[in-house]
Amino acid sequence: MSAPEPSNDAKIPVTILTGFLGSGKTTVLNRLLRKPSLAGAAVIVNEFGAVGLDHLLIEASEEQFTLLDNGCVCCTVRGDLVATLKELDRRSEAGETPPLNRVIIETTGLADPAPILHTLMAEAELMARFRIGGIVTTVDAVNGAATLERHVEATKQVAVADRLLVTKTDLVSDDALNALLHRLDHLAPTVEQTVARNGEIELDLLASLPADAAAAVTRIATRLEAVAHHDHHCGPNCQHDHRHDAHHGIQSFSFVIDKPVEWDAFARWLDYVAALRGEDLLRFKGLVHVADEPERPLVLHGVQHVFHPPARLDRWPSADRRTRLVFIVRDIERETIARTLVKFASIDADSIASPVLAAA
Ligand SMILES: Nc1nc2c(ncn2[C@@H]2O[C@H](COP(=O)(O)OP(=O)(O)OP(=O)(O)O)[C@@H](O)[C@H]2O)c(=O)[nH]1
Repeated sequence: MSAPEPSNDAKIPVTILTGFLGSGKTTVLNRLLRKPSLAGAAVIVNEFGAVGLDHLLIEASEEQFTLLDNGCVCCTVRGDLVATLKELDRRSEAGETPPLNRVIIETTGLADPAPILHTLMAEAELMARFRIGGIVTTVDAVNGAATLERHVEATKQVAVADRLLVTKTDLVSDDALNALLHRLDHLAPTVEQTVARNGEIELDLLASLPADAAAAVTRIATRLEAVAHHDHHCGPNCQHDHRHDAHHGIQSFSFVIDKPVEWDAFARWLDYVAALRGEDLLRFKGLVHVADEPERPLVLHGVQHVFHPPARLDRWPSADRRTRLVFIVRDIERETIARTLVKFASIDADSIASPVLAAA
């Protein structure tokens, strides 16, 4: 006779942290990881592109952290996600790591949460050990409304959420915020909304998520049906090995710059890039070796038209001290950006390397 399944309470909750590109997922995750109750949590982060930066900016221990960087978790690396969860459970059961009390999966900003949920729920072996412990979706108050208009992924991420976290409210007027909250009410009328300021959330977000796995499965399945109804490309059971670029012309590319950069020229280049077709420049991230401060790299974030103030790190997050720039764009050529780096940032073309072009 097979062993009885553990009760829901005994299963390990898997929380999915999703939200469109640059909407503040990593910022929220870093704040959550400082909570003592999450000391036993494992974090799985999915990023794509030949040169990712998120894994360097997440404040989790090596033991806590798994990076899936070989594609998007909603399509090409779904198998890797299942294997990772099984391995995390095995290591915890074998006493090789501290007991696992939660898993948080940070998706890419373009991920469709429906196939991720489907993958998890379809794996009986996984569901005997884990339960879906809620879906948290970040919505950026600055770009959220326009993003919901243009990107079906963003709408889906909102539709399946158990909790909407509205971020960057410090950057918008009350009227703009209220208009966005109204829009979200319309899209996801039963979903609670919480405001996060620089990732800081007042309530114990994870504990307040639904805990009843059986109810969660029914609830999510109903919502997925509703979402699939609007989605002409793929339903919740989609098994296509689809690439985001095939659907939306979205691509990711990166630059690695060998020599330290001169800040004045680099800032001029940033101004130029910030003004360049913002709505097609979906995401820009940079880790920059500035000649004046070689020990303390700058972190840069651009999200559509918004370029956030640069943040200086106290030290390099890894031994690699080269400048790395990551772009996620729609219909902007890598060569166009490469030329502007030479022209405005005065960077010698020979010191710009070209990691393999990646599909977003
Ligand atoms: N002013 C302000 N900035 C914020 C807030 N939340 C996040 N940011 C900034 O927004 C930028 C993007 O935040 P991330 O947390 O990296 O966003 P993300 O969703 O993880 O980005 P991707 O993984 O690329 O999709 C960073 O510069 C953050 O500092 C907020 O509440 N207020």
